[in-house]
Amino acid sequence: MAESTDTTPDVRTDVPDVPGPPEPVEPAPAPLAVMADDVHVEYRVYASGKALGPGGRKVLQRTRGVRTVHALKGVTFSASQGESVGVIGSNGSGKSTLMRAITGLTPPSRGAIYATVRPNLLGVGAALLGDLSGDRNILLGGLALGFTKTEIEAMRDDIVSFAELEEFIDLPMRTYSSGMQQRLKFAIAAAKQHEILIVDEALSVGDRRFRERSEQRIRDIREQAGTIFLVSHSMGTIRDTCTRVIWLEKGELREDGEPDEVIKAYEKTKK
Ligand SMILES: Nc1ncnc2c1ncn2[C@@H]1O[C@H](COP(=O)(O)OP(=O)(O)OP(=O)(O)O)[C@@H](O)[C@H]1O
Repeated sequence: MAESTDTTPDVRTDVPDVPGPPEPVEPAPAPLAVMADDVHVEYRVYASGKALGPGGRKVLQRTRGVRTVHALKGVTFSASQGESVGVIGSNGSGKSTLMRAITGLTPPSRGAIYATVRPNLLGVGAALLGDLSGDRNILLGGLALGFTKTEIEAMRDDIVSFAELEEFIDLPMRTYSSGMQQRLKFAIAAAKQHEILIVDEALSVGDRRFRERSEQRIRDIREQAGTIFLVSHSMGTIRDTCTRVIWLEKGELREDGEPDEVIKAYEKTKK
């Protein structure tokens, strides 16, 4: 019998497909928390006295009547859950106005703000009363932020110890130093987890140790998927707490991006 000359190697056709390396999966983007769409804010104020003429003409002109200040000129951005957005810019650039617009305190004259929940503005100052004790102010500030009496009672001890005011909490608030008042305000506003929290310059007062604890508290809120906006002139605080920075100048959004890059560009203009 002749030997087979077939040299074709055995080919198995029943080998299961070997899976290749897994396709890289894009992480799902975090859900949006706040969206500002072409936001304009105009204040109408009564002017009297003298000011420089329009277009920067170096001539003082007598002004009288209603003048419009265009504080925000078409600001657009969005922020997601878990982001901590630093807001920087020169004096009068519109930072506080933007924060007030986000909370709904100052309605945009054009454009719109969308938020998943009502943002809380850390700055319960307006609700606190100097003649009342620290303790009564905790109740008042808590109610102003929308907490129930029972919720506030449960948070009370944490607030007092965070503010380190155990010895003074029964005294009228007007007897507190400005740092002590600010600590109490921060402690009230940051006592509970917020979904969207806005902190406007609250960390600029208080001593270094309190500032570090406040910054830690901000990071904790962010880690629990809250969104934070932090307005500050302290680039150190912004660098330490923010994942992104928005730079406003003369009511316009000048840059929006990585903290280091935006801060560098901002500081260049200050030299
Ligand atoms: N209630 C108001 N009525 C009229 N004009 C206002 C009012 N609040 C702010 N402005 C004007 O709007 C502009 C932006 O002010 P805003 O307070 O938002 O700036 P800012 O960036 O927070 O400043 P700062 O860093 O000094 O706190 C300024 O020209 C200011 O004069």
